[in-house]
Amino acid sequence: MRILIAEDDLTSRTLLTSLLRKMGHEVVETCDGQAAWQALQADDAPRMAILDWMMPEMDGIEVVSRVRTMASEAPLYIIMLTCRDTKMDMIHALNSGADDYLVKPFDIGELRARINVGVRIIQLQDALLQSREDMAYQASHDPLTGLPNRRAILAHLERELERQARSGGTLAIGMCDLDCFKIVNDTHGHQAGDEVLCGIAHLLRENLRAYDAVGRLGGEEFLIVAAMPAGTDAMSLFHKLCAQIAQTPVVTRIGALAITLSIGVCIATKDNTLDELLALADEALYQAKAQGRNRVVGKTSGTGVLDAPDP
Ligand SMILES: Nc1nc2c(ncn2[C@@H]2O[C@H](COP(=O)(O)OP(=O)(O)OP(=O)(O)O)[C@@H](O)[C@H]2O)c(=O)[nH]1
Repeated sequence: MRILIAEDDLTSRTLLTSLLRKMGHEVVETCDGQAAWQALQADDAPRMAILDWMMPEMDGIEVVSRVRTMASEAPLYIIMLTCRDTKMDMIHALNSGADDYLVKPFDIGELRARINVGVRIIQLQDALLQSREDMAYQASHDPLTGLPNRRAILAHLERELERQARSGGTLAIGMCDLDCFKIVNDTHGHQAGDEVLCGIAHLLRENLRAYDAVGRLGGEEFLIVAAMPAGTDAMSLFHKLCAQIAQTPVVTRIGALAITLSIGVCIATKDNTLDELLALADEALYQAKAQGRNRVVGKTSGTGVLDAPDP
């Protein structure tokens, strides 16, 4: 672990550095409070600091107080190591934000034990942060395909609608539904069906631009949210995508399967709500299925059909 030592006395600093290195830690040495404060603001700042109280430029209490005003996902563990030995001093340091307090001259065994306590607490914090990240990922991603799940893609759409209302541009959504997917499941089994869903998710992601979003709405239905400059021909994006999917067999354990999908497209106008957009895209998708599948139908508010159905 990277540990900062802020200590102006050379003898103490050398002793501490050697002790920490023997314990297997990487040491960042500073000899005044200002340098310590700077080191603690760096991107790769140490996770633990052993701070002297009385130092040139800035004292240890000031460093602690400043550190505690910084917003940080992974808070610094601070041990105050000082000659000031009254209970009032200790209370003041802890109240200022130090996690631990040790009086000089220190016992090496005790300092080692206290550093180990800090390491355990930091590891616990890291584990908690990791599990929070894992939970956030699970709450927003579909476990089968790894795409954003229904909640996440709809939240993205909501944000894009707000952005479009502020800054204009064209916002298109494409509701994609695999054609006759039940037959895949019934003929080749559910596992092959799952592989098809993963393969299609991959193809959709691969054939879209990095700034287009795609998520799994549920079952064999996916939603694409594409924001583009005003005047862009949004429909051509979906026509290309539909053709690309139809031309690219999906590899599964039982061999490569030709899969097609139908897409209902809706171009958002300024006043559309999210529910209206989804309803329009759903209507367009229904028409694409009714017209024979493997095609794109686009709709705007009212009766507008965006372009002629695919041949
Ligand atoms: N393997 C697999 N199948 C799923 C999953 N979710 C939904 N399905 C299947 O998707 C199929 C959807 O069937 P339908 O709604 O009849 O639609 P379809 O056969 O694609 O027909 P059209 O949409 O009319 O072209 C059903 O067999 C569901 O069981 C999944 O996570 N994995």
